[in-house]
Amino acid sequence: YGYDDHQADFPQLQNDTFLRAARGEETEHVPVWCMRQAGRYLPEFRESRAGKDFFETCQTPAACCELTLQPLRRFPFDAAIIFSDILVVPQAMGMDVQMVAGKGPTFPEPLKEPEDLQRLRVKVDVGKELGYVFKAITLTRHKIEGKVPLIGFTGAPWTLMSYMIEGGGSNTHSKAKRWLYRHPEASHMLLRMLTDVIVEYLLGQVAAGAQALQVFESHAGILGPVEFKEFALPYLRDIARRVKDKLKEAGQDVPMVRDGDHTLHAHICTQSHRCTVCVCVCVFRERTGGKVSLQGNMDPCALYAPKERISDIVKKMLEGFGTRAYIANLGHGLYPDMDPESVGAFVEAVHTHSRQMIKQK
Ligand SMILES: Cc1c2[nH]c(c1CCC(=O)O)Cc1[nH]c(c(CCC(=O)O)c1C)Cc1[nH]c(c(CCC(=O)O)c1C)Cc1[nH]c(c(CCC(=O)O)c1C)C2
Repeated sequence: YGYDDHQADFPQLQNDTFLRAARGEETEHVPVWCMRQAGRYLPEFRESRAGKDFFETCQTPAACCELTLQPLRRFPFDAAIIFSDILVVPQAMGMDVQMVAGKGPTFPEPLKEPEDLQRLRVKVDVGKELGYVFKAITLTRHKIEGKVPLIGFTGAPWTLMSYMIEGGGSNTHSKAKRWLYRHPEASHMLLRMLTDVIVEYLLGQVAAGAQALQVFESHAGILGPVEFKEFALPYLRDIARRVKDKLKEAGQDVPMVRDGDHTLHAHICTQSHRCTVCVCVCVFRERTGGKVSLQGNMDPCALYAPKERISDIVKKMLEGFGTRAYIANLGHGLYPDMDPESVGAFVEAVHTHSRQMIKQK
């Protein structure tokens, strides 16, 4: 991808608690970050984004870098996630996606019938179509000055497929699910196309400087276990295997975080018997040796509670997950009406309680 030459001169990583927890190693405190930590709950975010088109912002590396760094200036998060969106992948495949204020992402011409697959690029030049994300990652990795690792991410095939067919957010996802029941072969074809692009995209992000990867399967929960096993899980596994194999060849060890809701968790639990901690929303990381690290999953609405109550809730969560091989996070993204001070209280509670628990071991 032509970004490898940057790797050598990235600043030295100072806080590797997130990476060590992801590998299942001991840490001094439980690392913590928040989904949507760059977001509208921060006045500086609203100011930077004001009057600018969402995807144009995504395509501007300096803006992505600034938005990624903003939450780190306020809170001692243990990881950063690059500012972007999962829907840049359907764009790279040739679809038009717009961010409509008050409505969310919108596809003016969603996929309706299998013939519509012909509208997608047959061979996606990932470096050309998504090079702006790689540039944003490289720039941010420099500007973060080694404070914390930088997470790259993608949407998972099923979640992206459902957006491409629904044309935006949906309550029933009936259009996308209609494809699964009515056009299973075309569905698998689309899922394979997405998988191929996603593998290249994730590898490109690592080459550009991403130190961990997260695959968002946000719509796992709308599939029943049988559909999940046919249309989601095989592609998640294929992505993990292909990305890991390639990285191994290059001698790189990059944690991959697999996300989904409690249903995904339940699916995986019954599948693999590798999950020893039973939690609701969590992120599941496959690793050799049959061990996993977990990430999650405080209810973001708990941040509406007073500070002392947040601290109690965090303490109970830490007691449930344990302090090893665990990354504290929320079960969903932060909402725009949340008080930044409560986010600070959450981060502090994770650090303080976990330090104490680890010392007492
Ligand atoms: C800040 C933001 C993002 N996307 C959207 C916004 C809000 C719009 C704005 O602030 O202008 C619209 C935006 N983008 C999307 C939605 C959901 C639409 C819907 O289904 O109704 C919205 C409102 C689609 C999307 N986008 C994402 C997911 C997966 C995670 C999840 O389940 O929430 C999904 C499903 C991932 C995402 N999206 C984003 C990030 C990076 C920032 C960070 O986390 O700090 C990430 C990781 C950035």
